Amino acid sequence: MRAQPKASHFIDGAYIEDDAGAPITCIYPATGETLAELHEATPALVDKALAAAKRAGPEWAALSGTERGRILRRAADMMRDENRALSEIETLDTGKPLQETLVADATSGADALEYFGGLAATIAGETFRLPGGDWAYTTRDPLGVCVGIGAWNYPTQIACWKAAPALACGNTMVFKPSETTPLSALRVAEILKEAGLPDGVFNVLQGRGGVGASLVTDPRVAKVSLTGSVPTGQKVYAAAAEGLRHVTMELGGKSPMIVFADADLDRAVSGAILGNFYSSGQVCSNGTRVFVERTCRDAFVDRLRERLKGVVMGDPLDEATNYGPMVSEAQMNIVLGYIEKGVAEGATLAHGGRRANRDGFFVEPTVFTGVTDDMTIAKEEIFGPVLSVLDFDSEDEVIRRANDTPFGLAAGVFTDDIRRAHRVAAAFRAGTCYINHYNAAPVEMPFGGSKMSGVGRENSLAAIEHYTERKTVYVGMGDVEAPF
Ligand SMILES: NC(=O)c1ccc[n+]([C@@H]2O[C@H](COP(=O)([O-])OP(=O)(O)OC[C@H]3O[C@@H](n4cnc5c(N)ncnc54)[C@H](O)[C@@H]3O)[C@@H](O)[C@H]2O)c1
Ligand SMILES: C[N+](C)(C)CCCC=O
Repeated sequence: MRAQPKASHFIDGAYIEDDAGAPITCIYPATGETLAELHEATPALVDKALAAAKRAGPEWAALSGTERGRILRRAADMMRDENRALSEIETLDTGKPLQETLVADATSGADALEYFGGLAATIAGETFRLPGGDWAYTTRDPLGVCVGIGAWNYPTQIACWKAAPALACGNTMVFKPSETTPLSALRVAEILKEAGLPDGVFNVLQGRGGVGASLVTDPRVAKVSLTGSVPTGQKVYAAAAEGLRHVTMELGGKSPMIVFADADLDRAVSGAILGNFYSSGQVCSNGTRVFVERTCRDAFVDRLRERLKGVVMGDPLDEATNYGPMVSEAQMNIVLGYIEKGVAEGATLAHGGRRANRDGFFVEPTVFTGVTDDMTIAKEEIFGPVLSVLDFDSEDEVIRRANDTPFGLAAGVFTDDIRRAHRVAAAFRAGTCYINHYNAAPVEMPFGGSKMSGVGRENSLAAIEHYTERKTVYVGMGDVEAPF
């Protein structure tokens, strides 16, 4: 199986290679086969990409929002037309089942391009009447060259969630995908060019953390948007602060999902499946601490185990498969290490718990019961298919325990009591909360984290705040009175 792109990087409207860069081998996680051989960007290519983005900026920003938006919306249509091919690349790159990538990756990227393409023409300032006939107005100006850095779980979505608002606002971007999943961002760049994007406005560079770090501190860069882990976020935020660069940080989580006994249990089980086993658990916002009211815990676990009989583990390119491998051998070993710790610390393995007996990096969907707040599996982000069931007895108790984490990405509550639902949502300290649902992320709503899970928001009108800055102009209409 091969998925070799034309070259490793896409700079100034063209593919480009530099064999001097350290090799990056792209592996199909379902079999361990090599899909493609790429190279990290050399310092010369980093400079070339930033120079292209800097040069292209003024002309791109000078277009009207309508003109910029038209290109983004055309790219959205092209992505939808090409959804199957894009989904196949995503499946090869990540191992996620085609059944998922057909509906959640390029389509989500297209939604962002369409939404921000539509919004581009509406980005405007305000006017203020002031005493004596004076007045003031604001403009919303682009920031300049933005750097996007991606994680490996949603490569196409991440590229588009960053590029679409940045470009709609008149910025340019250098995007560095994760070194684990380098393929799809290149096709996104090509599509944008085919849709009419001027050369240099969106560039893709491959590389590991070192390439990312060299982008973050370059004086030409005005903003950095990272999707990644908390430790990387801390480093990138600190490096960006040195130049007082704007940041968006979409980081990790250890989110709670609370199931009250009055909830529709089948719906709650569906939520727990979506919030733990979709993308084989490799989702930032997953509700991995499932707090279940003690009186319905056994019924919940029984139904969950019954539903897990519906897992179809297999070739991710087969549309019947609904459960794929971990993205890499390294990630599989991290997840297996956490499962071992869960057992060693006294949690009860209620389902799964092993590497699957097949090629590739598959880990069985795993459910622990009897998990307590102090166990490692209840405290640390695992980023794999490991669901922990924790018992609780009262609303006050569970809210306190749900919030007792340094993370604050997402949180969910399942209950049929409408007042309780909103009371609990109000009490959550998390950026994205769900009532009787989990992990939906339509482009219309802000998505992002509180506390250690992030800074800023992606999607929605909120993203415009993060890719523009206001300029205020005071207009004097009368005499200027001075003290002497
Ligand atoms: N909040 C969100 O929206 C969201 C979405 C997806 C993933 N994530 C998080 O991402 C993590 C998994 O992804 P990962 O393993 O790729 O994360 P990671 O932090 O290892 O890497 C993320 C990206 O940062 C780059 N990088 C690493 N060190 C860097 C440095 N010093 N300077 C600049 N760039 C650097 C990497 O090359 C990669 O492209 C999880 O913690 C997950 O929760 C968050
Ligand atoms: C759209 N999801 C499924 C919430 C994923 C957002 C990105 C997190 O990993």
